[in-house]
Amino acid sequence: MTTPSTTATSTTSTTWVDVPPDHLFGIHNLPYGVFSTTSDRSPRVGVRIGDLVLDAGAVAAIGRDAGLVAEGPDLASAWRTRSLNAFLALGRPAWTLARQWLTEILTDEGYRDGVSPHLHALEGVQLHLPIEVADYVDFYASEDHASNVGKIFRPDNAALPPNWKHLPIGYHGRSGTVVVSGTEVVRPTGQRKAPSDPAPVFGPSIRLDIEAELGYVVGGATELGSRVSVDDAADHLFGVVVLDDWSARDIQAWEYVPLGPFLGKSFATTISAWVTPLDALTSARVPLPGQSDPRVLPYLQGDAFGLDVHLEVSLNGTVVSRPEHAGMYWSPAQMLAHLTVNGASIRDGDLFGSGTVSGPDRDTRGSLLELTWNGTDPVTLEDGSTRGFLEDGDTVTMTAWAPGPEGSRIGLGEATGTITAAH
Ligand SMILES: O=C(O)/C=C/C(=O)CC(=O)CC(=O)O
Ligand SMILES: [Ca+2]
Ligand SMILES: [Mg+2]
Repeated sequence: MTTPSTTATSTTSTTWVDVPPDHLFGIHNLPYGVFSTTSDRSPRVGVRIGDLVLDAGAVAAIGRDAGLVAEGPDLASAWRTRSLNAFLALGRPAWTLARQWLTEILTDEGYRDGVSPHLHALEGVQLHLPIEVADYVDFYASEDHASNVGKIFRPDNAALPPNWKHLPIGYHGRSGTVVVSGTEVVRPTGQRKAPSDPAPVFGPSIRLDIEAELGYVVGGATELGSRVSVDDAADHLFGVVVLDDWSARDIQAWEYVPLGPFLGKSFATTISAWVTPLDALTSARVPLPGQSDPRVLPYLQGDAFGLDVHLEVSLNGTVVSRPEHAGMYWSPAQMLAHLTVNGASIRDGDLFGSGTVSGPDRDTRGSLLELTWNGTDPVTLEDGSTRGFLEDGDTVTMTAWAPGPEGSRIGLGEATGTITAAH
């Protein structure tokens, strides 16, 4: 960064970085993560462009010395830390300013010489968990998923519980076991009791499953007693990750009445290393599929946008499902409004999951529980083998993309994990 900019932010969408125009991590994306290199092992905030990672804090520090961001928040300090939490704490105005600044330095040729030394090849860096997860909640926002699970787990009841269309149902998960993509998942051990078992059995789960979801990363902490409205939710929704809510169906089915999922879910939740800012997803905003019958209560009404995100789930390299997030009944803004309607405060680094993304067709179901109908109708993989649930050594990879400006595609990274044998 040799010369500080004195002109308004350029609006050109062409970057001087060598990135093919159809790349999923082009100039319209610019997701944040945390990385380290062999020459500097301290984890710090990085911004992905193409197959490169920008050391954001290092460049911001130069920009500050050059007067480029002197009037703004101290991005350099926030980014030279081992998680995105300090940046999340700065709030929406700082997030917007940071994105404008990153866009400027990556599109204006004048910054090339100053910025280039701080671009690292993706293949040479180590990616870390991008946020220190504060509270973690998982919702249940897909009508198809909720109906399918209802039919499988509670065949004698209505598929949807009576409250389902009145409030976004959720449960509190375990923030300390949220792991970054690539982390091995140890098969959980616990109690199970099938209806035919005379007594509970103890041992490794025999119904280990996945759930394809989006995760929403929250910042701009609030005070105890305050609420976030649907219309203000975007001020606190920083960005989106791909999320796999690993689920042990046998442990879950025996433990969950009456307080909900517990050890069947808490052993691991995988998120992508890249957090795509909500600001990168403006072209993906879509109306919700419909909430007219019944109409939701006023506190859940407002600018409750949906997101047109396309997910893909593969098992050992075979694509087994392509769930569509645009079909979700409840929106992230409504989930945040509901989370805080009782006065519960939010913290920087809070994470909430959308719930399993499932559609009406078999190949759009986001869990093996639904895809195989509780193991009774297995999926066939390209090597000819079949799966009802996961075996040790299986690798599940979830990816996602959304439409971006100018016909571009915004990649949301991947959440991948391999199952290892129970300890
Ligand atoms: O209906 C149930 O008892 C349980 C449902 C789930 O396991 C799903 C859950 O984690 C929420 C979701 O992903 O939609
Ligand atoms: Ca889930
Ligand atoms: Mg989980």
